[in-house]
Amino acid sequence: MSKILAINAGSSSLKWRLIEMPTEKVIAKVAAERIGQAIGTIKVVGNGFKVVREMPVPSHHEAVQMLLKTLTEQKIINDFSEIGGVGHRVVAGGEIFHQSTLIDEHVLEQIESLAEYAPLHNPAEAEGIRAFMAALPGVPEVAVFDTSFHQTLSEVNYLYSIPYDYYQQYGARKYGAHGTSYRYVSQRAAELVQQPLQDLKMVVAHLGNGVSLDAIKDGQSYNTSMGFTPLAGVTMGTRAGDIDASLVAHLQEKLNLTTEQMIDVLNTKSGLLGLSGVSSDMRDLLAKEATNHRAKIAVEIFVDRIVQYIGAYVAQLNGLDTLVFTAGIGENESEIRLRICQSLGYLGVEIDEEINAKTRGVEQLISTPTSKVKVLVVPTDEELMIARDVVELGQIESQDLKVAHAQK
Ligand SMILES: Nc1ncnc2c1ncn2[C@@H]1O[C@H](COP(=O)(O)OP(=O)(O)O)[C@@H](O)[C@H]1O
Ligand SMILES: CC(=O)OP(=O)(O)O
Ligand SMILES: [Mg+2]
Repeated sequence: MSKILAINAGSSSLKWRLIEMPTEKVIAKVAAERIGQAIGTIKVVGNGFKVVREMPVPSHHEAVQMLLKTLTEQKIINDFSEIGGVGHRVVAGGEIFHQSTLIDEHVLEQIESLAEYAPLHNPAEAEGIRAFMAALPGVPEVAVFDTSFHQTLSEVNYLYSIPYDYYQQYGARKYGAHGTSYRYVSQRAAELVQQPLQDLKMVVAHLGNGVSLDAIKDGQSYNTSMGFTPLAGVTMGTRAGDIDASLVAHLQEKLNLTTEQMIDVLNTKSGLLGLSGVSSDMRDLLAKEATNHRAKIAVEIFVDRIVQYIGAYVAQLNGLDTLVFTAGIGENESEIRLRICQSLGYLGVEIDEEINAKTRGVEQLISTPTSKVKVLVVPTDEELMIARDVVELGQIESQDLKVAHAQK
């Protein structure tokens, strides 16, 4: 039996779980949410206790330090030696990493070198890895990449229509993100509808602070809405999603910004926040949309872009059997699910409004028995997938070591 720490640094949150393996029993879980906003939330849930505190969490760095303190302060563990392995979500693996990987200094440097492939994620994740390597020397650390699940995209779906050389020379292609979430959610959804995943035409809508959609065919990722970085695709909390590249150059000149500053505007000041001027958080926008026009239009655009992508993916999949909602908004905001599904009536999507309205953070079929498409809510569990990969790689490593010792 081993205790594995699984760490998931999202753009607005840091979530971790201490999981006993192989039983997969959750010993404790912590979420630091609304990182970088005026007031954040820290939730710690363990065996017999729950602590919720409202306080500013200025950055991921502070969140990691709080995490390390919480482990011993709350007596979740007596000391760090109890931890058998640590798994870290890393958003971008580029063309370097195709699967989960044991981390050493070289691997960590490669993760850092991919900062431009996920500017809101990789630098914070690399910093978290460094902090853990220092606090827990000798404990295996594993990187689990969001991009791994999208290795199955064909050239048709991952190439941009730019000179082909740029792909070969500079890795200019679509990599996608949220892959660990899609891996878990697609498997779980197939189990819930009791059909082999291989046979399903599925779209998963991962609606968090970062938002993306994935078309799943033959049990694999077929197409996905994020691109070279997690900036592409639909409207997100603070990210613009798809935009005409010429407008970016035009605005950069008008605003007299460097390229880096311009990309930062598109990553951190756009999306729901930029449109509404109110908040990046869907909870705040839904509370204000009745009285604030910009909040209302932001929510409408959010729903519209998702509906457009679902339509495109249904065309590419040549049909749709299963639609799944996951992540912060997908799991908790029934109103957004309802509005999206109401625009999909042409596909024969029908949801049970009463069941939908009651569903929050739990697995649930929300379509009616006569709906042509099964619509589900499946809370994502990136941390469980991370813990499983840590165990798998840990075993590979110990087997390798045994072989190495035997050969000596
Ligand atoms: N009850 C809720 N709890 C958490 N997030 C929620 C809730 N309702 C809506 N949300 C939305 O989900 C977003 C966070 O999603 P999440 O998947 O946790 O984020 P991240 O992208 O940081 O991993 C928030 O910005 C907010 O818009
Ligand atoms: C890739 C990405 O946007 O992740 P998250 O939604 O966790 O911020
Ligand atoms: Mg997330």
